[in-house]
Amino acid sequence: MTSISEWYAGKNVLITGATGFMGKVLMEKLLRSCPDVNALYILVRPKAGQSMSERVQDMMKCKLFDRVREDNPDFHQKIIPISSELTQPGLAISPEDVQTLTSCINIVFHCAATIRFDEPLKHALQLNVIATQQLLSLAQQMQHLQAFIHISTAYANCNRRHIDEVIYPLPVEPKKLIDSLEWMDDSIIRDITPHLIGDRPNTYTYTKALAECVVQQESGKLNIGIIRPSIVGASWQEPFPGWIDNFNGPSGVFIAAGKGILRTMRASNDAVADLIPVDVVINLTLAAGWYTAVHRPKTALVYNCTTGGINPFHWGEIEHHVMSTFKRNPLEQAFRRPNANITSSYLIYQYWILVSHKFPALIYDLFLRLSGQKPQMMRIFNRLHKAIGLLEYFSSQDWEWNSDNMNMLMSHINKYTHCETLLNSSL
Ligand SMILES: CCCCCCCCCCCCCCCCCCCC(=O)SCCNC(=O)CCNC(=O)[C@H](O)C(C)(C)COP(=O)(O)OP(=O)(O)OC[C@H]1O[C@@H](n2cnc3c(N)ncnc32)[C@H](O)[C@@H]1OP(=O)(O)O
Ligand SMILES: NC(=O)C1=CN([C@@H]2O[C@H](COP(=O)(O)OP(=O)(O)OC[C@H]3O[C@@H](n4cnc5c(N)ncnc54)[C@H](OP(=O)(O)O)[C@@H]3O)[C@@H](O)[C@H]2O)C=CC1
Repeated sequence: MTSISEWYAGKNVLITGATGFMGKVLMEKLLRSCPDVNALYILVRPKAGQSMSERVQDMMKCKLFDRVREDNPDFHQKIIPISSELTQPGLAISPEDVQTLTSCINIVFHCAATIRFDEPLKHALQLNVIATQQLLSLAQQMQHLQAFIHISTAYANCNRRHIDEVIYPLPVEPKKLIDSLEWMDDSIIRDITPHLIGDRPNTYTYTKALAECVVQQESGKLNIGIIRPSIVGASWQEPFPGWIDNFNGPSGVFIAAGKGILRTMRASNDAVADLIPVDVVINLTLAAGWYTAVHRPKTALVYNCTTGGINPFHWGEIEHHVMSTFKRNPLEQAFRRPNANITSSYLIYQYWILVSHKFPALIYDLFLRLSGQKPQMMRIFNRLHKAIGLLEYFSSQDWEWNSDNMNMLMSHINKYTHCETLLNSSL
């Protein structure tokens, strides 16, 4: 049997969300560990005044690609950007590009999504569900497609305590929902959103669950794999430790605590903090692509890509490590000396918000006003409170994920393949 790296040799890979956090790490790993991959086709949109090509050129300068650049200074030749806006009909891909993709792609990795917790339902549905549906219908036309890997989230079914590696049905049929929301006024959609998302905390987890159902329903004869990572953090080892490019989830909280701004947050000391490094997730994703193409499972296999069942870590321990790290390595230009605590009590939380956040912010803003500057601290705290309010659902409770498929994949790889290079960090 060939190694994973050998399997990717000569393959044409299509990646959505390549400019995002996970997409970039996926590209880097493919280019570095599977140097004989034929080409990476990436769907990219113009953004913030930059054309598609300018964005891709900028991205390739990123430090993340240093090791790839050292090995192959011409690595950019393997990256083929395709202009696409995923919220548009037909994903706004030109007929010529559709022709190219349908004739050459061997494997699809669908990473693109809106991961914002405050996204209006219509937009989250458009990107996370309808774009997935459209990508699947494009995939159905691909003549040499061997696998379609969809990136979901371990929290798609966070309304359950125990989560198996199965696709759970939803009370509302995704297609009916898509049809109904199409003609509804934005204000009506806003009003019915809480009823639709039910016991999920936000439109993100709800639309990711809908997307899984769509993947199942529209998969036809495709070989499908669904990856459900938990909270994806900075790289553990590859291409170097500690790479991250965003303030999502806990990383923003850590920085705000290190700057001495955040002093309190609602979280349970004993709840499992299911963090997983991005390089581990990407290694599993690439292995799942290989497994799906080679073993062609009859139904879509779901991989709960989580750590709590293998190596549990708790928010209380994180608080301890984060605070001691910042005391040893203080950040520059901190607002105050870092000193943050988590609490599960609503009253204690409100007390510290008042005493440690709002009161110092008022004093500081008063000082700014008196010295002729624009007050800003209260505004910063209001945004911070909104952000931590959206995160506390996830830091205050526990989930138990069954990871049999992930373990099966790992043991299978250990047994039959020589994949030290590709999977050295995840196994
Ligand atoms: C007490 C100390 C110890 C701590 C221990 C305890 C920690 C507990 C942490 C618990 C975290 C639990 C998290 C669980 C999440 C699980 C979910 C499942 C995982 C997934 O499937 S996907 C990833 C999850 N998605 C997210 O995390 C996105 C959440 N974010 C949002 O929805 C929005 O960002 C938010 C919060 C609504 C804010 O929106 P907005 O106000 O519009 O701000 P922007 O995001 O647009 O950012 C504006 C601007 O500010 C920069 N920024 C953001 N944060 C920081 C920061 N901390 N420091 C500095 N700058 C920051 C951001 O980059 C933007 O800059 P631009 O230049 O791009 O404009
Ligand atoms: N980060 C995490 O902790 C976790 C993430 N996931 C899942 O992993 C996947 C990747 O997440 P992550 O990399 O963190 O997310 P990012 O927000 O970093 O990246 C999102 C990507 O989607 C693209 N995208 C968004 N909107 C559009 C659009 N309208 N048209 C074209 N492309 C678009 C973005 O492109 P652009 O640069 O143009 O905006 C970007 O490349 C998602 O499916 C997410 O649900 C799952 C669990 C945890």
